Amino acid sequence: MTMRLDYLSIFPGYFDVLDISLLGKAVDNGLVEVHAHDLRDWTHDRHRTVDDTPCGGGAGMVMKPDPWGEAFDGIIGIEPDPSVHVIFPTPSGIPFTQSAAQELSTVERVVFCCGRYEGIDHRVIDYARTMWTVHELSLGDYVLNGGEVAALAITEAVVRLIPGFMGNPESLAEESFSPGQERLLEYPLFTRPVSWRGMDVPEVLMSGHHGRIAEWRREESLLLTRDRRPDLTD
Ligand SMILES: CN1CCCC[C@@H]1Cn1ccc2ccc(-c3n[nH]c(N)c3C#N)cc21
Repeated sequence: MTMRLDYLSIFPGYFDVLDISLLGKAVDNGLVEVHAHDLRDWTHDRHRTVDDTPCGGGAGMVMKPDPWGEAFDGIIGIEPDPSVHVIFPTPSGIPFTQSAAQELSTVERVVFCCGRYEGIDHRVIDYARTMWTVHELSLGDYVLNGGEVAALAITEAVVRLIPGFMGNPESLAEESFSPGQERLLEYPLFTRPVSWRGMDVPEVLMSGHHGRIAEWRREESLLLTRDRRPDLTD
């Protein structure tokens, strides 16, 4: 299966980065195809205007619905299709999680709608919900200037789960937040040299005793999780 990823943004250059690293490899081997679009290509005035003042007053500007609607018509089409997943990154969205990444890694088409300014006219989201499967997702409880960085983060989390993307799929199963894994943070990692600036790799990891190593790693994960993410231990 090839996953098609579309990105609608006034800064489509953000997505040039998808041509490099592992994701670039996924594009080369046909696992994903990436299309970035400039929302301003669907404006018709000299200034290629995409924003206007908020109805009801308030600070900042709101993204006009017209360019979004015309871009949807051109990029996705005018017929409803629930197999198309449209993602609106937004601070008011549902927290994006590994399980959401897992679910999205099985779909064939994802369209990211990257807002800017104060956000997108809500009727755009309401319209999209009549046509496609819509996800309003948040990366976390902090404020970004737009949806592009979130779209990149969600893309990486999703694409790495596509069968055939990772050389060693077993490694995915052991990661934090993977299905079946207890919700534990990953234990501390070490590699050679064994001694570095007066600090040594924990002896147990050099013992070759797999049982003791597994026990040490689990204990470290439990301690770390209890300390940093008590919410995961509920
Ligand atoms: C600053 N400015 C006025 C306050 C409201 C947000 C706005 C900026 N902005 C516009 C579109 C847009 C999309 C996502 C996000 C975003 N922020 N934090 C997250 N976890 C995000 C996600 N995912 C921010 C966005």
